[in-house]
Amino acid sequence: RKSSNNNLPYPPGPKPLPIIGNALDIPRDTPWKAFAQWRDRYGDIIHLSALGKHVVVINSNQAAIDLLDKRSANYSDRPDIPMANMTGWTAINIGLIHYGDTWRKHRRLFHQKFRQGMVSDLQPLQTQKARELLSNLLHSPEDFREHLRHFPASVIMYATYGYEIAPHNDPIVTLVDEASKMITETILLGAQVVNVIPALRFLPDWMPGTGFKRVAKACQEKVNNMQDVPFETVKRQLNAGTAVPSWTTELFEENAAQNGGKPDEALIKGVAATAFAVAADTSASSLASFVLAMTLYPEVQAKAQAELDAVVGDKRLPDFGDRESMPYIEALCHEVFRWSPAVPIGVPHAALEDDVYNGHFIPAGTMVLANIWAMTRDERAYTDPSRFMPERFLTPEGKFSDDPLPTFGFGRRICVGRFLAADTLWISVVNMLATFNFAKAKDSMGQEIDVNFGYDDSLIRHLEIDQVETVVHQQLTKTLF
Ligand code: HEM
Repeated sequence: RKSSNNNLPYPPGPKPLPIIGNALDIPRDTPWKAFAQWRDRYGDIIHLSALGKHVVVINSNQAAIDLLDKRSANYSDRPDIPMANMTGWTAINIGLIHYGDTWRKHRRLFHQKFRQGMVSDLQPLQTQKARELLSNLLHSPEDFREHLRHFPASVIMYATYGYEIAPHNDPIVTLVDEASKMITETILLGAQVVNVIPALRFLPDWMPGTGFKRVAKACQEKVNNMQDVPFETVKRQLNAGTAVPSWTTELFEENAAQNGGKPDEALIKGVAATAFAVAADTSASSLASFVLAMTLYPEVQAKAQAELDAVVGDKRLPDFGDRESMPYIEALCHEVFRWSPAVPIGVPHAALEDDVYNGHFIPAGTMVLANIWAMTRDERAYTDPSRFMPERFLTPEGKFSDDPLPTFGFGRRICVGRFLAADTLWISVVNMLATFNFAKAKDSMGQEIDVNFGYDDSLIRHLEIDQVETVVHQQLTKTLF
């Protein structure tokens, strides 16, 4: 358990076997829960190793702040993830690009578009799309899961490409969904054996156990299409003079001006495709968690609706201008992000240099996983953490207290879309609460049926919920649509 370089121990963790280390200990299913359980045994920082690779799991917010925020110059790299490299996703996705100039170039573009002062430009679009969400819920409440996915997808697709997605089975959304699903299911450490033993990628394709190569190839095709199809459409429209102004057209113009009339198409394509892939799924996950919370905690829903009734009344729908006056709903949205983080194990960081933390050695190159799920469920930080309780983010005077959450990650790699994500959740939540009740479905005898729900195991987790009823809460909806 001692490192060879300086005789300091690695952080505690399960005992490694010779050569393969902890390769067999790395959990495949819900790793965030398994790692959280290990906390009782090994503490807030856990060390694993596999074939010379080091992995550190951080299970507490304080340790994540100490390392990933305060020492972010050292912990802002990303590790090589063999499946992500093999699918071509690393080359274009800012979230996986190594720390350095290329990452800075991508990050600058995202920051310019989605920083706090800029996202308000997208609020009229979000408001319009939130109203469409209400209309969809009204017309086919039984399809609420699909509508909740459609809403953030429609915002980001229009903002990025000026593209109006079809109400059902949109071909581009289907393409991106398929690609994202494949990617997020394969890049977690334990998801494919090659992620733990990278040398396996050099085995010939005919050898048993190399099925991951077929998965990577299929995924690569989808990654390419997902970049090319919407981008080529905008390019054609630009040439024909029919393009709707969008982030892609802005990037084209700006980048062409900077590069003597020749825009860096690979950069623009990658940035635009990444925006859709990371923004739509994460926000849809939070929206589904909101519906689950309202169904399980009707008293919270009633309180939020009372606040809306007092501030907005029942003659109009809420908009961003009402936000400051509704601290309970602000706290409720914050609680959704805490109660059910969409990216429970974050995106892995990597150490650039050797480091020592609390007497433990963390070698250069270590993959560092921030167990966001464990942090949001940490009893030392939150009383009764599995309970959905917006009040935890209100001061005794009833003001919203904006306590930073681990949900959006840490340091220089913190989620660059967090302000957009917060606006997306807020505008849809207020509009839905103003017009609908979410409740447990009832059986033929009028008895409530228990909600059936479960999250999957992927990097961005998806919620499946059943036995939820979407009931019109105010006549308002009927007059509006
Ligand atoms: C509920 C919504 C969202 C959640 C929970 C979420 C969470 C996260 C997390 C945990 C990370 C990794 C941070 C780290 O490495 O420490 C991340 C990165 C990122 N997020 Fe989000 N995100 C959300 C929405 C969005 C949206 C709407 C965008 C739109 C632009 C976005 C863009 C990104 C990008 C580009 C990165 C990579 C940053 C980098 O590596 O420099 N996210 N997000």
